Amino acid sequence: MNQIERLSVALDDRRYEILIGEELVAGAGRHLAPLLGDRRVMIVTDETLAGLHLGTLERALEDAGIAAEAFVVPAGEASKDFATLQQLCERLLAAGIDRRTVLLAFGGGVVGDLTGFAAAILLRGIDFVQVPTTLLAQVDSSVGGKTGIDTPQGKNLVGAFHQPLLVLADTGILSSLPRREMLAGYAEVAKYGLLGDAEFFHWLEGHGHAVVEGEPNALRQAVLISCRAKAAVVAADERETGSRALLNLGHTFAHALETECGYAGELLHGEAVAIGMTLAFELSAQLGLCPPEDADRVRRHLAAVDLPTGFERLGGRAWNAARLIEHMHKDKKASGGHLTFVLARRIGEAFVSRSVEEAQVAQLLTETIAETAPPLDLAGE
Ligand SMILES: NC(=O)c1ccc[n+]([C@@H]2O[C@H](COP(=O)([O-])OP(=O)(O)OC[C@H]3O[C@@H](n4cnc5c(N)ncnc54)[C@H](O)[C@@H]3O)[C@@H](O)[C@H]2O)c1
Ligand SMILES: O=C(O)C(=O)C[C@@H](O)[C@H](O)[C@H](O)COP(=O)(O)O
Ligand SMILES: [Zn+2]
Repeated sequence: MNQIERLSVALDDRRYEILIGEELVAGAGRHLAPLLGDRRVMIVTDETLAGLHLGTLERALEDAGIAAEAFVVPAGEASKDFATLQQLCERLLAAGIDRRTVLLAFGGGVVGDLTGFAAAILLRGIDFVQVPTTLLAQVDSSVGGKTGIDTPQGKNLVGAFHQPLLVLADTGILSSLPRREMLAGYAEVAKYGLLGDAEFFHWLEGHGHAVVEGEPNALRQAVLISCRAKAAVVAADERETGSRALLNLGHTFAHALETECGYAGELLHGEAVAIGMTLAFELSAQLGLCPPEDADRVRRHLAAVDLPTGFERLGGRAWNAARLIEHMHKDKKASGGHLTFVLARRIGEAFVSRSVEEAQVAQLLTETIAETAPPLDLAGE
């Protein structure tokens, strides 16, 4: 099916479109030419995309008369760092970009966050376009303008809000995405149901496997509903002064886990979010805020599609609740010594809380580590 869905992200002072369809990379020139005119395009992508799909994008731009050059960074979370940002900025400056140059992020959330941040700071801000190629990037990171990099102190601690000119989400390109990455993106899809749309979560309980298998109709529906939800939240609170923080469901736990793992690929962001959302519902249930059956339902569904819900797959290190809580204190949303959590009253009704007792979090983490983390094999030490 070649139908294109169009959504709009309406901000206070401007709006941009999200296009969702199956052949948008091959047809990128048609959508970009009217927007960009004769502006020069610098494609930023990673090594995997360069090997698989960059040629298709380059031909599409060339056919539309758009002058483009490509800049390739290593694939994976480790590229969302100062060193890669510096190299990218220096290469783009050496290539002679000016304020009319447009960056085009062609890749997953890593390329999108990195390119968006480079666009935010180069020449004090130039335009960029998002062409997301992972499920996670199509349903989440390409929309909303959060850009940035990780630091050893924590996830996304250096960054800027910088909105793209356009998002082109080609669901067809997901056919080459490895299953593990598809699942990681699915965690952020499920997040929209869990935070504000119980009906969508119910739909996912029936169609989640089809989404993860890449069945075209299920996938399109999941991307569409997710982008619609994200666009609405961002339009209501672009700079996260209030309700946008709901998009952080599971992320206080997730970011602490990712920081502890060192962004090395052992734990993907979406996998961390799946564990984090399970813990956020469990915490809500333990605090008497949410029915325990809802917390069980969340865990069951995430496990049923094969996402992690505890520390089972995170062997080889001595997990420590206090250390994870230390990481949480460095999160952007912690303030005045208080941790921030997105909790739930039920599936589809999340809220932001700054009043969770640290001891309660420590107890939940300690129990979960004891119950699910593989024992440390000390034999080889
Ligand atoms: N800015 C935001 O609002 C926001 C939202 C959610 C997540 N994020 C960030 O996004 C990042 C994670 O993004 P991600 O999950 O897309 O990871 P990613 O960008 O590392 O991509 C995952 C892997 O898939 C490969 N890949 C990408 N597209 C492919 C395709 N079509 N076929 C085959 N392989 C392909 C990549 O090369 C990479 O190895 C994290 O850093 C996270 O913090 C940001
Ligand atoms: O867009 C948002 O807002 C989100 O919180 C989306 C999250 O899925 C994403 O991981 C985001 O990068 C987290 O933001 P942060 O501000 O907590 O770093
Ligand atoms: Zn996320």
